[in-house]
This record gives sequence, C-alpha cells and structure tokens, in this order.
Amino acid sequence: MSDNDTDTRAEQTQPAQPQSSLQMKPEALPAAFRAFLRDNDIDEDAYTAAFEHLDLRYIRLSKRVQLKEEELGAEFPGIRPVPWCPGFYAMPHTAKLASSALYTNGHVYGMDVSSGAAVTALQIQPGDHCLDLCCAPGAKLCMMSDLSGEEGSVTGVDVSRERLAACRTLLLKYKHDNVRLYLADGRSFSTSAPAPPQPCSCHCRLDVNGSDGDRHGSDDATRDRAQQQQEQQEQQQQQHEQPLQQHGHPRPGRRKIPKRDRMHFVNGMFYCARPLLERYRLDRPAQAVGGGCTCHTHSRLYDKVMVDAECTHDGSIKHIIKYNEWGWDTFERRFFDPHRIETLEALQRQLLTTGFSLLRPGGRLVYSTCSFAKRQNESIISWFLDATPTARLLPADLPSSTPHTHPREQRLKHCIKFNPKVSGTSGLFVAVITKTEASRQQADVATD
Ligand SMILES: C[S@@+](CC[C@H](N)C(=O)[O-])C[C@H]1O[C@@H](n2cnc3c(N)ncnc32)[C@H](O)[C@@H]1O
Repeated sequence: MSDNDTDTRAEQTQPAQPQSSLQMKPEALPAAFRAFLRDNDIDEDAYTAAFEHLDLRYIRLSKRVQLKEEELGAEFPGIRPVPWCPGFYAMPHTAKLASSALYTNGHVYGMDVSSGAAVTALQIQPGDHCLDLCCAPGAKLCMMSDLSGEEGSVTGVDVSRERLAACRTLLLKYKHDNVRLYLADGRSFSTSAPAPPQPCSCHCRLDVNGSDGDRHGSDDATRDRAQQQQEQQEQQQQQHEQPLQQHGHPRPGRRKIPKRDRMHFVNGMFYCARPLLERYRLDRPAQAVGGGCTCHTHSRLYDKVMVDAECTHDGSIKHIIKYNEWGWDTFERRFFDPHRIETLEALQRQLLTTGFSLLRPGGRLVYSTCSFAKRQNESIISWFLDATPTARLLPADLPSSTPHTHPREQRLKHCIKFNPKVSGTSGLFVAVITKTEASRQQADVATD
C-alpha cells in the first residue's frame, strides 16, 4: 500500500472525496510545486483538469478466496474487472471499502492497479524468494507474498518504524505467513534470502540451517566455527541495520499505533509468523558458510527484487490534490524541503544499487516511483546502467492492453509510465532490470 494505494488509515480518517474536489485551478497549486513541475517537464494539466476516471478506485482479491462477480457487485455496485491485470477490480471512488464485510474479513485489498502492474512485471513464480526493499505499508509486499506462495518467501525492509507497524498489521490481517520484516536502512541491507528447504541438486549439500553438508565438512567443530562466524556476521549486520529516520515517509496526520499492533523487534528483526520461521530457520539470518557453493540457490541471493523507492510522490495525483484541503504548507514542508530533494536522488541510486547487489543472476528487479520527474526515474536508471556492466534493462512484458505510455513516448526504452490522464490509475514509473550471468561467472572463477 503506497500512497497510490488505499491506505486503511487514510481511509478511516479522511472522508471519501467527491468528484468535484478532484479538480482544481492552476493558481491554487503552490508556487514551489509549480516550479517543480516546470523544472521537471511535468504537465500541470494532470492536477488541474477534471478526469472522470480519476474517480475510480481499485481492489485486489485475496488469493485465498474465490469470489463470484455477483458477491463483489452486491457489496460494491458498479465494480468491474480490470482486463489487463488479473485479480484487480475497478469501482467508483465513492465505494465504501473500509466498512465493507469483504474488506474487514480480509478478502479484498485496497491497491492501485498500477502498483499491481509493477509487481506483475517482476514475474514472480511460486517458490521464488523475493526482496522488497522499501516495503511499507505493504500492498506490493502482500501481492508478492501471494505470488511466491508457500514454498517461496518475501523479505520486507523499511526504515520507518511507524510504517512498518502498519505493514505488520496488514500481514497479520491477511494471514501472510511467508514474510519476514526488517526495520533497516535499505541502502545497507545485506541479509541473504532464506536458506532453501532442501539440499540443492548441485551436490554441495548445504543444509537448511546454513551449515555445510558432506562436501564442506560436517563435523561438530566445523559446525561450531560456522555458527560462530554466523553470529559475528549477524552482529555486524545488526550494527549497520539500525533504523534511520531522516527519509521517513511523510504523511499528514499521525495516528497512534494501538499496543497490539506495535512491533516486537528481536535484534532489529521481526518475523511475521511461525510457519516461515520453522520452514527456513529464520531465527538467524541465513548465510552461506565456509565460502562453499556458488550455485544460485546457495548464494542466497533473491530471485526477485522490488525497489519501490521513496520519491516526491507527485504522481499520486488524487493524494496531492487533497492537500488543497489539508494545507499546502504541510506538503511543501514534507515534500519540498530543499535538503530532502537534494538527498532523495542519492537515496534512490543507493537503494537501486543495494537491491541489485542482492539480486541473483537471471533474476528480475523492478525500480518504481510514483513521481513523474525524469531525475528520479530515467536519469537514475541511465546512471545505473552506465555504472553497472552486469545490469540490463528488460521490457516489462505486461499485457498489450495495459494503458501505460506508448513506446514512442518512452524517454528511455522499456521504461513505462502510468499517466493518470490515460490510464485512470495513479501515476507510476516502472523499470525492469536483470543481472547478466557475467557476475555469476566471475564468482565461479573466484572460487575455483
Ligand atoms: C513509496 S513508499 C513504499 C510503498 C510500498 N512499496 C507499498 O507498496 O506499500 C517508500 C517507502 O520507502 C521507505 N524508505 C525511505 N527511505 C528508506 C531507506 N533508506 N531504506 C528503506 N526504506 C526506506 C519509506 O519509509 C516508505 O515506506
């Protein structure tokens, strides 16, 4: 649930916006914001024109329930499936989601369909181990959890304790038990993917607990050394995964987190539910020991990585327009603080770099923002591709009817954008990157 997505808290505290309030005059936009739009070649029209389809909101069905169209229609009149994103439905913005039985019973999620497209672009397969480096409050995380299934896992990381607590509430509500959450700075996150449940087929026999099997020695002394080494690594890791708040996500109106929803962190980590803990021994971060196997499975890199980076949120048009009522000074203070803008692009570059370093060769990484600004999107991607010989941009491979930018309008090949004027969704930039095998070959040579 990004700012593009239905936020349970916002929904409970803010009345649904009538359609008329989704329209405003250009002069009502604050000067700093208009200058930002001009500097970034962003069309002011997006905020000031009346768009009928901005009056839509979207839901996603939980994978665990089978609902008939009639059941959905009875609860949400006017609802219809989104043909290009399976499991998603569009309905009038005035539909009461938070008070509906389907929502309170955890059968549907409030999630913008552009966010759904970003997750779809990851092409998650059952059994995949996924990383979500800026996960809170967690709509994409929940979808990733559904897609990776019981044999897969999702590791969620966020720097904001408050937002991560909202994420945890969501995971508990929807009973996602293949997710672990970390309160950590995504720029320096280094915890590997969970250990595989089975010894892998490359004969190295590295077992579930991260200790070596036959090939790398299996006696008690070796195990003790491995365990010591693992504990040392864990301590070092925790030292640099302390929460940093300076890029905490701004949101209007803080809500006190109920006691039952507060997170109980153990050494900076919270594990969502027991099943994942039991399957993968997540009570300690999995580490390949003894410099052993370099096969994909045991290098413990992630199959899929989502970097839904912190940004200026200027593409969340419905959200931005609400500042007309909430007060633009809050917006200027929170989004356009000069220091924040200055450091934002560096943050985005670092998050992308870290996400990529944790991606396995051949895996897929999605970089997304809900900004229209080239400097936070295409420029970051171009910089990264220039700096990283093993990175390659891929087409998002979404269904052809997906209403994103036409290839002719793409500023950078394969990078797509959802423009609310055209798509009826919130604004979102999506780029898909893969890691070529070159890095794998290098790793193999190093261990030979
Ligand atoms: C666009 S929101 C993510 C929305 C989320 N992916 C979802 O679908 O609900 C960006 C998130 O990045 C987090 N963030 C900011 N700086 C960070 C950092 N250095 N490391 C990790 N997370 C960070 C913010 O707290 C915020 O929750």
